Amino acid sequence: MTKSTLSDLGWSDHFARQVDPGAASLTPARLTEVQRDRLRALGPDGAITLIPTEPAGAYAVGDWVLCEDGRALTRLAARTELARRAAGREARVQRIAANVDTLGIVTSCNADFNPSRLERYLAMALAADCLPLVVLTKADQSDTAEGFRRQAARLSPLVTALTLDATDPEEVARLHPWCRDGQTLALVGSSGVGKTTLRNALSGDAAAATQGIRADDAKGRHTTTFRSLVPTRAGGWLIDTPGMRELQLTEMQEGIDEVFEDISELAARCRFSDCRHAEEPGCAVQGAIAQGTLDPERLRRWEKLRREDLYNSETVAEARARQKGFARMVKGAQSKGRRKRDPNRAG
Ligand SMILES: Nc1nc2c(ncn2[C@@H]2O[C@H](COP(=O)(O)OP(=O)(O)OP(=O)(O)O)[C@@H](O)[C@H]2O)c(=O)[nH]1
Ligand SMILES: [Zn+2]
Repeated sequence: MTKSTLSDLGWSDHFARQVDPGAASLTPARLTEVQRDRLRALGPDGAITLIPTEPAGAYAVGDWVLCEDGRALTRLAARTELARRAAGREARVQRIAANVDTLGIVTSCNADFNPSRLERYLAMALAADCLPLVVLTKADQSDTAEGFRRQAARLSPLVTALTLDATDPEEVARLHPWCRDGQTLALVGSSGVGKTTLRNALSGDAAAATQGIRADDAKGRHTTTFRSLVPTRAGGWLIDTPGMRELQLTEMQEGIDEVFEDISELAARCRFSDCRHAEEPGCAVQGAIAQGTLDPERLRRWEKLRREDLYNSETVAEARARQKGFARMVKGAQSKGRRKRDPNRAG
């Protein structure tokens, strides 16, 4: 694959609107790989290497940039954005992937199936503005695949769930509608559920033609690159990065509220606005449990997810405040230093 139109690459009005007339001569390109000192991208003329003009952390695989003379001059605002709380004590939000249309949540028709984990991924998909798709693999090894599918579909009206045998390419082709015509799909899920098997079936020869290609780096050396944005047979894209595989919740209150819309609606009808849905009189949530219309396990999972999100969001907010304070301190020290060196200024 050498040439693609911009729309093959996923370009849309959302991005076109961000290009001001003065920048019309800049070439759009979509990032396939983000490294510390360089970016790999696909543009209308094929694979290119770009020099970043922002710190590497500002970019994510799937982003669109406008480039000129081998430099990524402008990064366009993403339509959807998957992020996570970065590892380490300094909690930071790290962008994992941008412009993912559908988040494929992969689990298997066996002990891996876990409603609580699915809800977590659903909240993540909705917070990122991605369409959630639950892919239940190993249907060929289960007598109750349809039961698992129904359980998954019941988690939220926004979910599409389907079962398949990931080792059968014909069955995997049922995922093509989510990764054709410039559409981008990303896969998340535990180890061993079949993500690599799906990736291989979805990408097939299309990927073999562009993966591990030799590209010239900035110094003219040949390097072999492995793309994180992989073309699919169906004419779309698959994002597969190591980061995708370790996603954690952060600041996704909105996504949680959407997945647990039933509980949010009940909570709005509790007598007390600060109801903790425990033993308060007039609690609509406990009322629904008593009537058998709400599964108490679901309430438990909602509470756990909210606590976890609150904890993650707080540490991220604290770290941001610390960073700001530190930046002010450094600035203060610098201007003091300047005043000392400048004899014409009172200090
Ligand atoms: N029978 C059957 N086997 C499957 C299916 N999906 C995956 N497998 C097998 O399960 C094993 C693990 O699949 P992988 O594709 O490596 O799983 P993964 O999610 O990529 O795992 P990690 O690379 O550890 O994240 C392989 O031996 C697959 O052949 C399925 O639908 N049916
Ligand atoms: Zn209540």
